[in-house]
Amino acid sequence: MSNEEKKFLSVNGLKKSFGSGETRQEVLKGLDFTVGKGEFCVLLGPSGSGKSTLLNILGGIDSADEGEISINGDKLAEMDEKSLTRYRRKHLGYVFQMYNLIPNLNVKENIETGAYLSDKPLDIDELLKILGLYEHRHKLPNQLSGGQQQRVSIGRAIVKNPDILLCDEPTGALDYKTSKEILQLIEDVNQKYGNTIIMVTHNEAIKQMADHIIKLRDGNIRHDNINKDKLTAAEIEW
Ligand SMILES: Nc1ncnc2c1ncn2[C@@H]1O[C@H](COP(=O)(O)OP(=O)(O)OP(=O)(O)O)[C@@H](O)[C@H]1O
Repeated sequence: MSNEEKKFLSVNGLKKSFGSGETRQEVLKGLDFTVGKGEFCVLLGPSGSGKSTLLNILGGIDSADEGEISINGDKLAEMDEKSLTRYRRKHLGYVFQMYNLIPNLNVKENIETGAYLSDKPLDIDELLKILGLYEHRHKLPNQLSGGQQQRVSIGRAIVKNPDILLCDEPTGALDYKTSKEILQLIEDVNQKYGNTIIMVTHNEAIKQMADHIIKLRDGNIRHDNINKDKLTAAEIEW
């Protein structure tokens, strides 16, 4: 990896507070880190440590009070609203704990809603096969299990082949076996398409399959480690 690729995502002095006066709470207290291109980065930390806030700022959904984020050399703060919207659409994919699928569109159509935003979408039939959804492609979301619905939401996020896939507790609502299948899918996607993945989780076991582990505590970075003994999704247990 070249030096630029190692700093594909670069965060410097990032601060964020909510509220004002006596109720003001400093949630991110000055974060500095970089994430390499194609890295699978896991973001851990206790409840309230600022993980989702950080993910929302990285995704351009919320803005920082201070500090700088650059992705592939482009500074987010220098973008006007229009270029930020274009940026989000072209370069970022989101997967949430809740799947947020459109109830009256079938599996294939839900995934297609993600493809319209891209000028280089992945082939949908091939993607449906990778997702294990090809034979379910005509079903509506309420005819699917939770794991299958999460597969659709991952499909919708990656069909535009985003540079960065942001995942907020993607297995939070799933049982053990289904969680492992979803982690395996995210691992496959990362290897096949080379997207940089940033995943927020409470599950300490998931860090074993990451290239990079960042731990927050009280709005600061507590640990920032590269994992040299990476396991596969199939190997981890909790
Ligand atoms: N929009 C908001 N307005 C006010 N306070 C907020 C807002 N969003 C988050 N917070 C506060 O910021 C702190 C960090 O929240 P955040 O959701 O980032 O934590 P987290 O690490 O993701 O927690 P969890 O693991 O429980 O999801 C919390 O104390 C929360 O109450």
